[in-house]
Amino acid sequence: MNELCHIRSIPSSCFCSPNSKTSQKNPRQALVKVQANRVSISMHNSEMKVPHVLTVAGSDSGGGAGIQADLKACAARRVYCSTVITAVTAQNTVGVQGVDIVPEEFVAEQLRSVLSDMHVDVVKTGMLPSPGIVKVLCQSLREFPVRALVVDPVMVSTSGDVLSGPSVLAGFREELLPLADIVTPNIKEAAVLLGGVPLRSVSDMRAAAKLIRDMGPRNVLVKGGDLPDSSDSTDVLFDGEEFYELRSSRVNTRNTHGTGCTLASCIAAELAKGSSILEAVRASKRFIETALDYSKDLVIGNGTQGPFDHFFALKNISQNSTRQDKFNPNDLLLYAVTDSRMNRKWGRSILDAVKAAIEGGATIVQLREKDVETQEFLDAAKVCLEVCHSYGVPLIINDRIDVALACDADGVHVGQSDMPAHVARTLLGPEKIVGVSCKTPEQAQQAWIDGADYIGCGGVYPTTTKENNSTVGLDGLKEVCLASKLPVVAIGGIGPSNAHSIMEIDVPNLKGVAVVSALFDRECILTATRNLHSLLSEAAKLKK
Ligand SMILES: Nc1ncnc2c1ncn2[C@@H]1O[C@H](COP(=O)(O)OP(=O)(O)OP(=O)(O)O)[C@@H](O)[C@H]1O
Ligand SMILES: Cc1ncc(CO)c(N)n1
Ligand SMILES: [Mg+2]
Repeated sequence: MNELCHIRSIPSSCFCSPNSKTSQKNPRQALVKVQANRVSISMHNSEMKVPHVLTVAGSDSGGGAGIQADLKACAARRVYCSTVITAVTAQNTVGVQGVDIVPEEFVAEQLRSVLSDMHVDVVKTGMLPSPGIVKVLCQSLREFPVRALVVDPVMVSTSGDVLSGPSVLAGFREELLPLADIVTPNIKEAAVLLGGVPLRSVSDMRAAAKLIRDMGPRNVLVKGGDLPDSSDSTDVLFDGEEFYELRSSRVNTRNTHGTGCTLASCIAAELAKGSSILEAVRASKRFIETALDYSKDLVIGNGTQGPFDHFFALKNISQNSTRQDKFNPNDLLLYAVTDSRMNRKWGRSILDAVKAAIEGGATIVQLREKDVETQEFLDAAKVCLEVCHSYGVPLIINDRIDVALACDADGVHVGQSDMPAHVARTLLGPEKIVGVSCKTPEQAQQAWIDGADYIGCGGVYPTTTKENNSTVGLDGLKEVCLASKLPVVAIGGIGPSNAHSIMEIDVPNLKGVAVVSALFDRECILTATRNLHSLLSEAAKLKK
């Protein structure tokens, strides 16, 4: 793949004369045409070109392989995926119960719809169940050339059911494979392509790769997922000159249904983004290995071959089971914020301090460890998170988004000069809690725009925990609360002697107080927290 590959030959049927109906309806196409005449296709400043894979494959009703796997794989690799469906299968984790082949004319029509309208970078093929379908596909590829073609020569499902019979072999060998940039047979498919001799070892796979390359594809990847008695999972890539043995550990799981489709789609997606074949194959193999590992214990269906989870990268967002998933503003009632200097002064570990605060009734905890080494901070965060979750209390990390991500904390709290809240939101995803320190109504408004969940307003009173921190006082706090669309927690110099004056401020979104010294700079954190909690609970009751 070189840079010039981005300049694709555009089929003339895409473009119409300036007076034609299409160009009137869609001014963007006319613009593309003018630019295409000047050799390069560039988009308007505000337009984003999305890498695009078209998959030509069968539907798997069980959702694990075929079109469904292709869509998930491309989405997981952040590539757009359009679909031409060649067959509808009735399939589950037990096997294939039925196959309904789409008539070749209608496959041709789907191909025309997509390829005449959309800029497709890479075509990936899966189940091609009839010689007629192979033929119309090859015709379309000649009419609408794309940058790369990935052929997964799907023939037999892992359950042993035939997905496309020997009648397609001639079309594969004579027409399709010579157009392919890469073909990805598993060991059984490699054997079928070569006339039936079974593959039993990596050296058989190398020999097969060489023979299949003689059929015309530029690269051959023989997949070893089904190689018997193998402790690792080795695939062999042959580019005509070099053999590459790509190894990964074999994940011990039943959930390998759809690995072949996913691997081919991933390769297509990486090629669409501009990777070389070797880079694309390596990245895709890594993706499969990680996905299988994350999904090894999934239980979907009663059969012997289950599907796996393509979106393991979203795991942090979706599997926070011990805490109620949505942020509850009432958790801000007693917000305990740790301080490493105070813990050192009293000879306590972060964990002991957090435990005591939770037992005393803290409703949310923030680790604010300004002068602790990263590794120590992360280790502490992990154990604190366990304790917090066992009590159903959210744990927030001050400032350090990396630490929050690494330990899967419930959220982060950022100041005005830390990572901007909208960046924190993007990095952490939609479900995590993002809090922002604000002193002014403008900052409160910005926090809301940035997608924060709450704001911390202060310092309300002078404090020793933060140097050079100007105070906003009760009036400033009230002003910010009135301007804020988000719930507010007051912070700065707050303790049992003044907490009631804060809770008396008559604004519904002022939810509680955040406290450092009044909890952690005390001989007994448990007692200090308990006292403050009962005072705040009373005040909150009166507020209602
Ligand atoms: N248990 C496993 N652990 C790690 N990698 C695996 C495992 N099973 C398969 N793979 C990998 O997944 C990819 C697909 O391999 P496989 O040989 O299973 O394809 P396939 O038989 O076409 O897939 P399908 O099950 O979708 O028909 C290869 O990269 C292979 O090495
Ligand atoms: C539709 C379909 N395509 C491909 C495979 C191969 O895994 C399958 N089982 N089903
Ligand atoms: Mg397999």
